[in-house]
Amino acid sequence: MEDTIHVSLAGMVGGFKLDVDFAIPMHGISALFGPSGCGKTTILRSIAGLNTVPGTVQVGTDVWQNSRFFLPTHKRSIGYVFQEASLFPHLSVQKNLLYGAHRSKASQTNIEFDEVVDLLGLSRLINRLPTHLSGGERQRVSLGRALLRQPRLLLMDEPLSALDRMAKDEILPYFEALHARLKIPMILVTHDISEVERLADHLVLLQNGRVIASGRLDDVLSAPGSSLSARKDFATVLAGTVCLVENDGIATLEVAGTKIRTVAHSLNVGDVVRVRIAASDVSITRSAAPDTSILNVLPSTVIDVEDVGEHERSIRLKLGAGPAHIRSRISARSVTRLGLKVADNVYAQVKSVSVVASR
Ligand SMILES: Nc1ncnc2c1ncn2[C@@H]1O[C@H](COP(=O)(O)OP(=O)(O)OP(=O)(O)O)[C@@H](O)[C@H]1O
Repeated sequence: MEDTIHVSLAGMVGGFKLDVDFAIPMHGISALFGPSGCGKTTILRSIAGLNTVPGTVQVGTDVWQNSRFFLPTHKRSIGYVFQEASLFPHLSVQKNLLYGAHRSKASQTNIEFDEVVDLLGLSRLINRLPTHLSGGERQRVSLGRALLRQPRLLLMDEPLSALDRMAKDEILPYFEALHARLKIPMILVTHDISEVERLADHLVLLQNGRVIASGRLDDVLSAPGSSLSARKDFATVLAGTVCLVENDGIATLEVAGTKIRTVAHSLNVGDVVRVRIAASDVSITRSAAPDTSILNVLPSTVIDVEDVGEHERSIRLKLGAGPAHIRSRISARSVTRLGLKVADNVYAQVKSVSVVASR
């Protein structure tokens, strides 16, 4: 219990029925993901004590609510980042940041002002007013202000959804830096799967006010029948380490005992990376073609074959002897033609591997 945040809530919010029970780690980023209206914000607000849904909220050994007790919002040690940054327009970036810091009491996480400014790249903006900041910059200040309250838990409700693609791409590395450097657990509400792939360690998958899966990101992504595998944009995300960068710009990554190659860009040996392999970029062969342009032809075993629509199949493959799984989305005709069945030894041809995060 000391290492987890336990949320078990059952009740009505207006006409909406929430019934969830999940535990997430006391470190890293946990994403609440699911379609619009599935209850993500309701859960976040309930963790904050802004909704009074009956049940338990326990952060490590601290009980925030149970059947006999309800800690009011102002006594829950949280930082809350909303979709739109709500900064004080008449205060500079520095004063906005310090406003949060002044209100914190005993420092449990001990996040320093200079560290926040550095991690979020705010030094050049420190004397500006919020009206002179871009949307992404305002959101970085909101994040900094939330962190300087020294919260036990950081709650983020679609913090990137008001930003355009370019602003998102600019801000994501800051989230990654926070994630790498700070110990504080963060819960991220999002309906953007690419944010989940890039940032989350733990994933809670929601539908109609219920949890349909909760666990480590790679476990939930590779689980059969999770509803994610049916998505056309489904991708597996795996952690790896760069073990070789060659002169022609190809990096070799060690991913759960399997060597995967990709174009290096700015990778260096020793970098810890997160790679994304889209199911639609993985094809299957019975024998390893010697004359292919594809860099990754990986010996694999068929674990299961799932129907994803009338004419398409999602094949779960175990890579080599290691524990990692990837998925291949191919036509039902190809499955028939190859006679694919569970436990077959095949080759996964991975056309494209993208590095989505590097730490
Ligand atoms: N105070 C309330 N009164 C009535 N209904 C509510 C209230 N709060 C939330 N709901 C309803 O509960 C359901 C879940 O809402 P919630 O905002 O938690 O979903 P969400 O998954 O965060 O959605 P989105 O991704 O669109 O933000 C919705 O149908 C919403 O209309």
